[in-house]
Amino acid sequence: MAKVIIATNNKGKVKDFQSLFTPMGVEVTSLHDFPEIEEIEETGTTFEENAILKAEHLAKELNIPVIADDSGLMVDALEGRPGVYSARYAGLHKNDEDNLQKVLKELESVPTEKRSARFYCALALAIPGKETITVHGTIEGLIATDKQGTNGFGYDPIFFLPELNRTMAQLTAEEKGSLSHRGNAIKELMKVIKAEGKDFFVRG
Ligand SMILES: O=c1[nH]c(=O)c2ncn([C@@H]3O[C@H](COP(=O)(O)OP(=O)(O)OP(=O)(O)O)[C@@H](O)[C@H]3O)c2[nH]1
Ligand SMILES: [Mg+2]
Repeated sequence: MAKVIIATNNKGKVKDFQSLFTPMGVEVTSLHDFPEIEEIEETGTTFEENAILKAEHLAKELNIPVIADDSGLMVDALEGRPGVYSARYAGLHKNDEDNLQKVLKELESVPTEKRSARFYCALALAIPGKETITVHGTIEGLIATDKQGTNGFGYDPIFFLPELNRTMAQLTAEEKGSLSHRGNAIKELMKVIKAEGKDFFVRG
């Protein structure tokens, strides 16, 4: 069976990738399957830099093609925060709930029309001996005033999609995959690797 290796420890991302790759008959492997690999510090100041760091680190260790995802929420009223710090917005040892509560609190007095935000996902594909490819995908939305829905992860329960009248956490995995920043970035990566005659699947 073909496999794709994603350099992530985030179970929510793994689920998102599975919903995109499983229908193609491709198995998703993540850092959870390589407990011996040391985590790399995300020292970049952009999503792209961090995605490259994570992908190249694991590709070098395993000597096979690896994809990494660096992503986050950018809120206009917060000048783009939490941005690259989305995973640790409320502090290093805080969790998804603390992070989204911090955003809700900071937007407490901000009216609906000023609650615009987007998710950004940078993907890096590192292939040993080749130049690393980066692509990105986004999705626009509004930050809700409270949580709704239980699917997805992270800030999904407060990321409202006006056209669907639902938050991202109220979408099925397939719906999220078809329109999310991560889904859009994967589509872009597929286009680029096709055009460049490259591949990220590991077979056998
Ligand atoms: O509601 C959300 N729906 C999403 O679809 C989504 N994608 C990213 N995020 C947020 O951005 C951080 C990424 O930070 P990040 O790229 O460093 O990942 P991470 O540290 O969680 O795992 P890893 O891949 O680095 O191992 C995550 O933790 C989340 O807070 C999302 N929130
Ligand atoms: Mg991270």
